[in-house]
Amino acid sequence: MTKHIRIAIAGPRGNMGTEAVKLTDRTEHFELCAVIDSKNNGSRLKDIAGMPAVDVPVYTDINQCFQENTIDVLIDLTNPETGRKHLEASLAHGVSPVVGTTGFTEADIEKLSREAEQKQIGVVIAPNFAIGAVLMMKFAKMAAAYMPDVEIMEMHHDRKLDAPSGTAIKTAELIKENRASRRQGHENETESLAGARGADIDGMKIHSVRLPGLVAHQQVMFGGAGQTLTIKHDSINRESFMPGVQLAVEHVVEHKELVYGLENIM
Ligand SMILES: NC(=O)C1=CN([C@@H]2O[C@H](COP(=O)(O)OP(=O)(O)OC[C@H]3O[C@@H](n4cnc5c(N)ncnc54)[C@H](OP(=O)(O)O)[C@@H]3O)[C@@H](O)[C@H]2O)C=CC1
Ligand SMILES: O=C(O)C1=N[C@H](C(=O)O)C[C@H](O)C1
Repeated sequence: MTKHIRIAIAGPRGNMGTEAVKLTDRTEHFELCAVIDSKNNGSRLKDIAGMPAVDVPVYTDINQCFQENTIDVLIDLTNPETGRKHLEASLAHGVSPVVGTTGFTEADIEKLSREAEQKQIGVVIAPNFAIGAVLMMKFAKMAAAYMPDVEIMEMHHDRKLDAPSGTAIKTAELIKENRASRRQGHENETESLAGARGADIDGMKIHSVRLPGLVAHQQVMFGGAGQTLTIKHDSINRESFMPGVQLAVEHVVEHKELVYGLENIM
């Protein structure tokens, strides 16, 4: 029998939060019990303009939400500062977080991993829930073993707060597992305009584009003698992330440690 899962969503009015509310509404074994919003405290979700007709309470205080409702999983789709507070509250209340919010540091993830292990609580942090994006990252890791010169170009809508994207950072981390650290480009190269060569992780370059009209896109481009290889993924809407969110929610209630990256549970 499929396990019934009681869920709270933080950031329900956002691009991702709105899709996550719809996901919980159409998924039989998911029950949305409450949402955590930056405003609208004390109202009902269905009464907020533009929200689906789902009748659950709205809280601005996550601790109050956890005190007044029995929640198995928190889906956090906010910003790093809020996400950090929400993760802390979740672990304190024994609620398993599924975190799509990006912008966490390596130190954040290591600390959370230790806490999750200590408290024996499942946590999933996934910089990208789109299955195609996870495959792009895996293929890039494979290619790096043979073509170590690589640059990452990530392109997002212009409302995005963090740069580079969580996906670009995760891609670089996966590539690092198959590529010896090396400086790329000409040894004497200079920038006449600061930032022209992009951000640097271990000698790899990351370039961030922000434009209206874009959703979430990434190209990982490898170069070798006389050839290039480009691995590309496009999310053309936020529905693309929802199968991954569902997978993470179903996983997190069955496990008692932190997982960073959907590739570890696919
Ligand atoms: N892992 C993945 O696959 C994906 C991850 N993301 C990440 O998810 C996050 C959200 O993205 P997106 O939906 O596009 O962003 P939005 O800006 O559209 O949504 C963020 C929402 O969080 C709300 N929020 C801010 N502070 C709080 C708070 N203290 N309590 C509750 N809610 C709060 C905002 O409310 P207000 O507007 O009032 O501030 C807003 O409604 C980002 O970090 C993004 O990078 C995005 C897409 C895919
Ligand atoms: O903010 C977004 O939109 C996205 N954020 C995530 C990231 O930072 O990688 C995932 C996806 O790229 C969309």
